[in-house]
Amino acid sequence: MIEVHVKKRLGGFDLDADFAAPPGVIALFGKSGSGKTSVINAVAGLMRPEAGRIEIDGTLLFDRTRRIDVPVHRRRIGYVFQDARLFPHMSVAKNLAYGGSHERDRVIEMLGLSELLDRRPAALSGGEKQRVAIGRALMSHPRLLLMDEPLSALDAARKAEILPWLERLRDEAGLPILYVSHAASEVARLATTVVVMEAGRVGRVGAVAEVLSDPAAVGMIGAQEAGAVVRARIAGLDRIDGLTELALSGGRIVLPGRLGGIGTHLRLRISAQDVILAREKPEGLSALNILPAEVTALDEGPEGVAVGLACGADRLLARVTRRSARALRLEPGLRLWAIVKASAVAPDDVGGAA
Ligand SMILES: Nc1ncnc2c1ncn2[C@@H]1O[C@H](COP(=O)(O)OP(=O)(O)OP(=O)(O)O)[C@@H](O)[C@H]1O
Repeated sequence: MIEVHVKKRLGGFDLDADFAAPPGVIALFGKSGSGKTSVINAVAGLMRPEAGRIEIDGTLLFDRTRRIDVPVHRRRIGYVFQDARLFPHMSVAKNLAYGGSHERDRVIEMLGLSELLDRRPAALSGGEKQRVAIGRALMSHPRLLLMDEPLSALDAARKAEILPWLERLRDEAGLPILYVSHAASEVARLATTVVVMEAGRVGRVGAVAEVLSDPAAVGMIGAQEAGAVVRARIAGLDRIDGLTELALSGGRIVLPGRLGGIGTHLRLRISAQDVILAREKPEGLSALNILPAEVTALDEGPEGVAVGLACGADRLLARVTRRSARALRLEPGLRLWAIVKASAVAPDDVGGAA
């Protein structure tokens, strides 16, 4: 368990963040300037809070009232920055050894680094550099990994390449990861817990599927970025048309592309903008993805109405204009049909299941 409470005045900005989260990837998510980096700097010991308490898996790193403030080098925290910050004159093997040698072979295997060991950083792609930086941090035997927008310097292709490695890290490394991001798709794919920061405070904290499907969180996340996360199992493959059929708890949907083998469990982000609502079951529609759903909650914001939906055991999120909300007479408890645009799910929105 990680417990963080940090209070500090930074110029005109008041940081007062308080959250607790179980192990896994804890995504610190929020708009630019909401205080994400300040929180992780406090956890790393790079910034001293005026008040608060930081505890990781039973170890107290900071407690103002008890005058505990473990120095940076004793905190055992691995830090991965936006840019990998490798030593350019050293081979990958030497860069890794600089971190330490904790579980060296396992880390090399887990991050697929064995082919890279003799290379210098200049001969690595951006994604490979980040894998080495993560490996170096892990070999220092940290109790927590801090990752501050580790993908933001990478282009889309490199991001897609490294995301499965990060999923593996989450599922196999067995240490908590505090992951700063302002990209909803990354958070949806990787996070176990989401902490939404808003103006220096924690606006919302909870399990990823719960927070990302909450209409009340749309204002903090941003209307364009909002979207729910569902779990799905590959139920069928149409090799001729290149389609994958996915079983969700509330029905089946078909997506373009080969997303894996039959039986594979996936985590899928469905953007709120890509869900259309209908009171009657649509007929003769080109979209194949029509799911029965029930309205659970509504949240009206300046850009329209966010609609929370229960679809089997999963939660979906839709965004409609105020006019549509009136025309559909949306209210909690209403049963309707959610149509998911089949072509809309981006490859980056499909990830491993944990
Ligand atoms: N040392 C400081 N002195 C004064 N103001 C500061 C200091 N550090 C941070 N701030 C201010 O605190 C606010 C939060 O900054 P922070 O970098 O934590 O946000 P962030 O959510 O990580 O933003 P971004 O996504 O842009 O990196 C900003 O308004 C910033 O200008």
